[in-house]
Amino acid sequence: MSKITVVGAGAVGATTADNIARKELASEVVLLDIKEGFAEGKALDMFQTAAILGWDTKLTGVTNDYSKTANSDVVVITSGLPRKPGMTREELIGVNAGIVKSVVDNILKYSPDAIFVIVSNPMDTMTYLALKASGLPKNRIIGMGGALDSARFKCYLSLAMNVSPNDLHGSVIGGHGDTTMIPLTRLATWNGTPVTDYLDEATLTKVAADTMVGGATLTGLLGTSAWYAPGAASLSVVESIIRDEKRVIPCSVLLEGEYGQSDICMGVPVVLGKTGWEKIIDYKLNDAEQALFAKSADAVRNMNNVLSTLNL
Ligand SMILES: NC(=O)C1=CN([C@@H]2O[C@H](COP(=O)(O)OP(=O)(O)OC[C@H]3O[C@@H](n4cnc5c(N)ncnc54)[C@H](O)[C@@H]3O)[C@@H](O)[C@H]2O)C=CC1
Ligand SMILES: O=C([O-])CC(=O)C(=O)O
Repeated sequence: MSKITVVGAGAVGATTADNIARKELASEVVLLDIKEGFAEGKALDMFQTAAILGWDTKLTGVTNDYSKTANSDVVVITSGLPRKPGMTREELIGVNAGIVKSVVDNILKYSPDAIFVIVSNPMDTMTYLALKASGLPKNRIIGMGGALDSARFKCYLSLAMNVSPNDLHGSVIGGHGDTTMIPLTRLATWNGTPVTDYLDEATLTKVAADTMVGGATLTGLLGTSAWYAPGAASLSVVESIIRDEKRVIPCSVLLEGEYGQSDICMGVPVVLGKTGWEKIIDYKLNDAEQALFAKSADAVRNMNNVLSTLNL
């Protein structure tokens, strides 16, 4: 059985760890936070649901003690500031880059073979930073954003069509930003039939627009960013890796010519299995979609360029 570490015991990290523990994905889950006693408290509270909900996963909370994370198979990084209403994810780079870099360095000391799932924002740039800082093979660095954005896309499609989200397929690729996401409405299907058969152009445009600002909408409602869907989306990525499910999930990974881009991490559909991301699927974008992808890449690259101005 496997060991999974979740760094950051805040809203997203705790929800992710809780989901992983309940599903008994690993024999051991470690939750780590820098705030004294916080991860210990969250882990104990969660473990007290075990006898009620019927799960049995060894769950440990630790304050910044990386020795307890040793030999993790998968590490999920959620540490860092969330945005407040009115902010963009990109504004978090100054604080979060330093946090993500130090966490990656610390994890590698004890888990040199781990696969990393990066959640902290701005996620595409934090994924790129984790890749560069770790020097790990590209397949072991995976940014989580597309799993969440695609779930939101299906949520808004299901509301517009009044159908079950479980009968919908749809992907959001590109950057994980309010203006950089690309919901692929042309390729979305309901039980194998195109959603474009059921929704008019104006409704599809609104579904796509709502999806793109899905995180901002929740931040406005909650006063901080979301956690239930982010925690579930993180679980889905970890589950496909740990169980070698080979699911196709849009994730932020290093592109080396795929989708016309290089030296950048961005959301594309990948096959996830026990070695990390195993393959990029080519959705054969049309010219308009390809142009959106190139524009999205420009914005992500601008953010990546900020990294060199920071004292990391
Ligand atoms: N990629 C995605 O789809 C999503 C990304 N996010 C991002 O995830 C991050 C976390 O969000 P929340 O959990 O809501 O925030 P939160 O504030 O509830 O939790 C963050 C936790 O990180 C901890 N932390 C800070 N520095 C640390 C360090 N050096 N080592 C270990 N722990 C440290 C804090 O003590 C805090 O408990 C944010 O950057 C947010 O923008 C949130 C939702 C979705
Ligand atoms: O909106 C945010 O800042 C958090 C996030 O990435 C999301 O929920 O999509």
